Amino acid sequence: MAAPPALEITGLVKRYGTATAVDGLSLTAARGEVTALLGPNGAGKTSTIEICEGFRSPDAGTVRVLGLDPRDRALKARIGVMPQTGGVPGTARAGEFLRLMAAFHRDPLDPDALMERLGLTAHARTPYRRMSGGQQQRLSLAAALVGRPELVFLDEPTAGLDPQARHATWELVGELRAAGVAVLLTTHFMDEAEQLADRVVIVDHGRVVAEGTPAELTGAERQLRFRARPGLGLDELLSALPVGSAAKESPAGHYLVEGDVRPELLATVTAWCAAHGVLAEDLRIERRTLEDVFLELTGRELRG
Ligand SMILES: Nc1ncnc2c1ncn2[C@@H]1O[C@H](COP(=O)(O)OP(=O)(O)OP(=O)(O)O)[C@@H](O)[C@H]1O
Repeated sequence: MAAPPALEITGLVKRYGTATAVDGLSLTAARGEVTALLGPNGAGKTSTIEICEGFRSPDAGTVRVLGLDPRDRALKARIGVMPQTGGVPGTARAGEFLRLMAAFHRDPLDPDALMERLGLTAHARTPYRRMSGGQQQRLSLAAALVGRPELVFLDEPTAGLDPQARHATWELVGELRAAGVAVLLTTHFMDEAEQLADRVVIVDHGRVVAEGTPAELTGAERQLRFRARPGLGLDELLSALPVGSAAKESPAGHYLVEGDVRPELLATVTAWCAAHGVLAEDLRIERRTLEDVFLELTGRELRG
């Protein structure tokens, strides 16, 4: 029989009092893939992850982690958890803590090598509460990985990290994936999702509003952008563009033309600019980004 998916969530509901944080969410995460959960603040990502980790109970729906109930004790040794904050006692020294975590597992990674990879060697004797936010985060990532888990949950693993630590984290996640580990991560960084994720799941108001590979979500569509003086009337331009095109100014002085971006459309725009004495600065044709898709679907910036 084929191994069950790393994670299978069906119709998950979580309420806090009268507020519904997760509202019928379904998703599947495959082994050997990185799945990124994207969503505005309060979309229900952490609640979902904490249910999968067995820390919270759902009000409805089913969750299967490596084919088991999230509260099954057999999972402890098979999953890795990096919470958004905490998870390490304040007085624990980094090196000792990681060695202790390693001792719980049958075939752990070498704790010293892992600390070296994450730039923690110099802080091995520092108690957790005296470490900087970024160091604490890296220790909590190391603790999630030291047992060679089959599935890891990373809740905003690179929030607040400097670029070097971010890249070290990305590299580690890439290696986990190559080793067949399933990774479920939440992030507020689009570049992180685009770089790391095989599949992106966009969540809003506790539901999945879109999912697919980054390429599927952004599609083949192109758009044309330029900067010019604010307040140009766009009606005349719109009437010259092919049916189905759109043109808007947002924010002031930044213009966006969407539609079937062909050479003819570019010629129409530049001809209109010439006729109106407009020098289109930074004129460029680009593909939609995940950020654009996210904004369209949720009406909000990712880093709200
Ligand atoms: N223990 C709790 N008691 C009451 N309400 C809660 C609790 N935990 C979360 N919530 C609420 O549930 C909703 C979803 O929160 P959750 O933390 O799951 O969202 P999130 O997508 O992870 O957000 P963020 O990106 O800000 O971390 C929010 O409105 C939050 O205020």
